[in-house]
Amino acid sequence: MKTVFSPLHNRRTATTELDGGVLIAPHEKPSRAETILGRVKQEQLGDVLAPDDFGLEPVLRVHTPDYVSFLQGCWEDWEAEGKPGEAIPAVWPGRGMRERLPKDIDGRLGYYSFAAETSITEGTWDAACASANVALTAQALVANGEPAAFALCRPPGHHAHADLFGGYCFFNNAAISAQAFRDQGAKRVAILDVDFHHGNGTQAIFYQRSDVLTISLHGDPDLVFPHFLGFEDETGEGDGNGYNQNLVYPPGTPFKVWREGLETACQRIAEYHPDALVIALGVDTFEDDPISFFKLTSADYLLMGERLAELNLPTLFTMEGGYDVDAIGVNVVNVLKGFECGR
Ligand SMILES: NCCCNCCCCCS
Ligand SMILES: [Mg+2]
Ligand SMILES: [Zn+2]
Repeated sequence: MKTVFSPLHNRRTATTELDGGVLIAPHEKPSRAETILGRVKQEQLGDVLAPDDFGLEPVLRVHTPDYVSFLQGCWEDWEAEGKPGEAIPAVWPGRGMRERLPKDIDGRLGYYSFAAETSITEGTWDAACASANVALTAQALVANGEPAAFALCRPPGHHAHADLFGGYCFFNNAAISAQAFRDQGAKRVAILDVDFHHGNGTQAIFYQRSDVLTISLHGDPDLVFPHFLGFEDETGEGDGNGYNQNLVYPPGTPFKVWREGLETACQRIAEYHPDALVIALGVDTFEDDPISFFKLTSADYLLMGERLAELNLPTLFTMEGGYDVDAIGVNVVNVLKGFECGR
């Protein structure tokens, strides 16, 4: 399986993450991607390619122009205000307030985000663009006949809405890729989010559409991020009714239980007969992940990959979460190796 990777992920070097009332070193750090890349090479998964530059057009098929230009100028606007730290949103249009775009950078940060743990810094824009290009390059490989490809994206994307950043995400790489499949002629695309957290951005982007089926397995939002979306009664709306599915699990969920959800998702995908499958691949389902509460083991990821291969669909993997850096390489490549064995 080919991997697409860009060293420009290293432009994403935030030094702060608001957590527990203090600014900690971010969980979403450069060593995540470097460790995965090292394991891809060690396991000889396949060629590692640099991304092509697709520009902003494919990004703008999913994200709004005002959001994209906000992200592009945010750090410069923040610096121009002489702020001492990293750009962190701290005020939002709460209930009963107005959802209009303010002029001030603090107001715009709140308008275009849904969470405060994700700081924007110099280089964030470059890294987010490179991450989208990594996804689009891997998507093109699959669209042009590769049975599967791995987009080693960093920063991740599945929490990003059309005009919201948060959860360490800026551009929704999985959504951008699914839209690219559609724009290149795919009639139906399925996105399966196996990250520990609900793919709230991906759900929201396609929520009223039936041409992209979105399914996510995740920790109960009543207990974990993103808290305000991802419940099982969210099934889509309008034309999209019936084309979104959330499978929610409690603390301590082992693979034995989690795989039942995977089976449900795979059966739904098979019935949908998509032309392409995008897997939003987070491995924060791991038993030792520092911010999550499932109990999957490294060996379980081989079985996960095998089951996904049985769908026998052109498949794009976009890297999402996973924060136990010591285990992330093994766990990610185990999914991909399991997939290769299962094909
Ligand atoms: N105390 C941990 C809070 C984490 N909040 C953001 C989580 C984003 C996961 C991305 S896959
Ligand atoms: Mg998920
Ligand atoms: Zn996650």
